[in-house]
Amino acid sequence: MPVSTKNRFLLLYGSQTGQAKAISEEIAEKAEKFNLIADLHCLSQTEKKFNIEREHCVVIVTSTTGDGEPPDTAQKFVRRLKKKTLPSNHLENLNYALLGLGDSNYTNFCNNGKTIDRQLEQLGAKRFYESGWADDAVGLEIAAEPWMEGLFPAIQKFLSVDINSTCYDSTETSCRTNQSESNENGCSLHETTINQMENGHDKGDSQENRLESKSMPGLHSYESSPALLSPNGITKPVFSLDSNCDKTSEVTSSKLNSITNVNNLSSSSSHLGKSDSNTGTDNVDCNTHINRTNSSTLITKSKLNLNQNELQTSDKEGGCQPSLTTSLPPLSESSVSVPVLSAAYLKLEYLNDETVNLNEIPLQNGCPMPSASSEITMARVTSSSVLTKEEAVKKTLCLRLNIQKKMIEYLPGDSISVVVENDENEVKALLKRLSILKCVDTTCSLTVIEGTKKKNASVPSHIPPLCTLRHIFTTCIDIREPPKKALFRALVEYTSDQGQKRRIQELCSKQGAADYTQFVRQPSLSLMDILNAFPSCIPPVERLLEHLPRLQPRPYSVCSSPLVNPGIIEIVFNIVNIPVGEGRSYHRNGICTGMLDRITKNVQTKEVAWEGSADDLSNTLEKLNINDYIQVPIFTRTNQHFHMSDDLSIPIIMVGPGTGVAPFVGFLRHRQALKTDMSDPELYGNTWLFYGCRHEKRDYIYRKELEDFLSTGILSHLCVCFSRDNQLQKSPQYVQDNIRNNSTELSTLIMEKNATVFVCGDAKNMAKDVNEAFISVIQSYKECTAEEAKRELMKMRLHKRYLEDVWT
Ligand SMILES: Cc1cc2nc3c(=O)[nH]c(=O)nc-3n(C[C@H](O)[C@H](O)[C@H](O)COP(=O)(O)O)c2cc1C
Repeated sequence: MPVSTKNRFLLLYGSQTGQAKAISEEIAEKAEKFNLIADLHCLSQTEKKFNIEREHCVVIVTSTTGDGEPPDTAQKFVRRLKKKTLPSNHLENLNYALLGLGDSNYTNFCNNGKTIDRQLEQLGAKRFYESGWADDAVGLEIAAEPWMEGLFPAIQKFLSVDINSTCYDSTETSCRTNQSESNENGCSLHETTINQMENGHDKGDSQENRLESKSMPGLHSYESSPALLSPNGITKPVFSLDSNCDKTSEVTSSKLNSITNVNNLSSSSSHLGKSDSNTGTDNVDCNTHINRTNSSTLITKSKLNLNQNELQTSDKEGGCQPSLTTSLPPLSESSVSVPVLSAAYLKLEYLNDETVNLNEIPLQNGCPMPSASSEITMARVTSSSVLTKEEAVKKTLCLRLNIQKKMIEYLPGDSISVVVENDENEVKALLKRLSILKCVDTTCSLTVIEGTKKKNASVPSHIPPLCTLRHIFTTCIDIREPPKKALFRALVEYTSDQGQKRRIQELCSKQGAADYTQFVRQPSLSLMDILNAFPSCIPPVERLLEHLPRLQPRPYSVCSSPLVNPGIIEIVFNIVNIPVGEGRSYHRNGICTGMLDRITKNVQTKEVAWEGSADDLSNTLEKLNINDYIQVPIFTRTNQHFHMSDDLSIPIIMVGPGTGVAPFVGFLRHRQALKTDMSDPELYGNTWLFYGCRHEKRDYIYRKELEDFLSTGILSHLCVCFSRDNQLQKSPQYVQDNIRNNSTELSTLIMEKNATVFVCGDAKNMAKDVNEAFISVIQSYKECTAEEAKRELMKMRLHKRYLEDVWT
């Protein structure tokens, strides 16, 4: 049945690293099955491809980046909505639904989505479906899936699409039903159950649709219909969309609570953070204890196909796997509803006679890098120094990169992004596991399958259409990111063992949501871990390329000053170490920190060779001229806000434990170079630094330099604490303790001298605790309630006097 334009809605996304875009594409694809047409655009296309003033029904999916800011692509759209001259009925004809993506580890959770939501409302637009807030800290899907499930009936209702004539694409699903029928059965329209297929209802051979039913009768029931109508006419999603786990879906709440209490590992997909964290793998705090379930395992050894020489595994830790591969009794005895298999769309061909010069292919096929404000530059490593002692829990590395004659400009406090590559051994092991090791260096071409059912299908723009599989797997795609449910769904098709197949089905099913979170997302399992756990699963490589996300660059705070070391950028980071265990079947380091450690291994100066001052670095490897070939692709980033004022009389309070001290080393070097008269408080305001590490003798980085700053007056106060040295003593353990201990002086600086507070480091615990500490500092000064103090701090944030540069 042709779909009339009455069924059209505008679908907009604002995305920095691709997740909001992927969710929008999923909405667009699913919309067809509901007899709806999504007109999909990026928010950057405002006034070019769409004009919101002329629209009647709009769905917006948008993330938040930076410190509560819109993605680069959404900036113009947000600016337009915020124009002060717009009348309050400007968008009175507009009706909308909005899904905000964010990460609750950030203070301004989903701030951009919330801003757009508020602005639309203030301009007279009306919600036809309640806004949803998806939290990357616990898994976007926990809120995004139920929100999406309710979205389509809400649009149908709003557009008065005849739901009784809802028509599925006949060739794709051969499925014709009507809303009332499906609601009686309590089933989602776009899912079907495994039991039904196993009973022989649909054993169709089409790879794309094997699990889809020819007809819908007999579907196993869900607990509720997809969306409910609220008294005010706004359709409400079935599940609470609050980011708080205890308010999330009733169905999964008990498991979720235990998961989130158990550890704070996750944030997997999203978070770039300052060290690799986009994979999520670098976020794994290896010291965190994870509860294991007691259920027995179906497959106890999941390291089956790893070549021990290629990847380091540990019998001790890896021998006992958690129950990723075990069907939990209630699930295996009941039916589970798996999502529709997305249409295959990539075709891979090996061109044995053709050669391709990989050196000529631009990085990631020349596809623009997210958050880039400059071209990619190859920066030469001039030194690589280990700042920590051997016994330190984490190894900290300081890299100096030569950017002379390059188009790179920066200010202290800025971050640069590093373009990363996957570990060649990990790539090799994966390609071997996929049984394609022999052809990894053969030229191959990727094209779109003719007649694919995938809407707007194209070869991902970050993958060169003509190259080699090794090139793609090493430089273009993320092989660490925990596979998404859609990929699990695809893997079902290529798993021969029935028990394993069933478990994979469970993991992508609605009923298996908590298991997915616990066994895949929390321990940050990679595709390789999954394939090791399910040995009978052998997917074709082109199906994987349809699902694996783009390899994202990683941002790092610069700790140099262009005034002190023109032409040099210095960054400092911990090498993230991720042990075997909890389903992780091989040892790994963070993708980027591991890469930087690996490529500089042979030239790293011993810890004793460098005590911390910039001058000590005269022993650079540049002199030895042995590392000309070590180059790191970097670029500068947009949205930089973590800057000191030019007015040095404004006091600054810097809080940066661990490698969070990086930007402050840059600040202090910069201030020193400005050669201001520090004895005159009219010219040079107080400078406080709150620093902390585990052990004074093992990981106090930049110690000498910081103490020098203190003795010369560049730094007026240096407050240091050691969290593991002081456990038995009463001295302050964390930066927030020191902040509270200096409450009187700090509050005077903040309330009377207009001081700016800078916080850099871990968002999950530190930034929140520091925020609380400053609230109590303000409260004690003003003798007010905590609520009032909070508002005061909010005001400081608004006026850019409380700035955060944090990562999860
Ligand atoms: C550098 C960076 C900064 C972020 N800042 C925020 C923030 O201030 N508030 C928030 O709720 N989420 C924040 N996030 C989380 C993202 O919004 C979240 O991971 C989202 O899923 C990303 O979607 P996208 O890939 O479409 O951009 C940040 C993520 C990154 C990488």
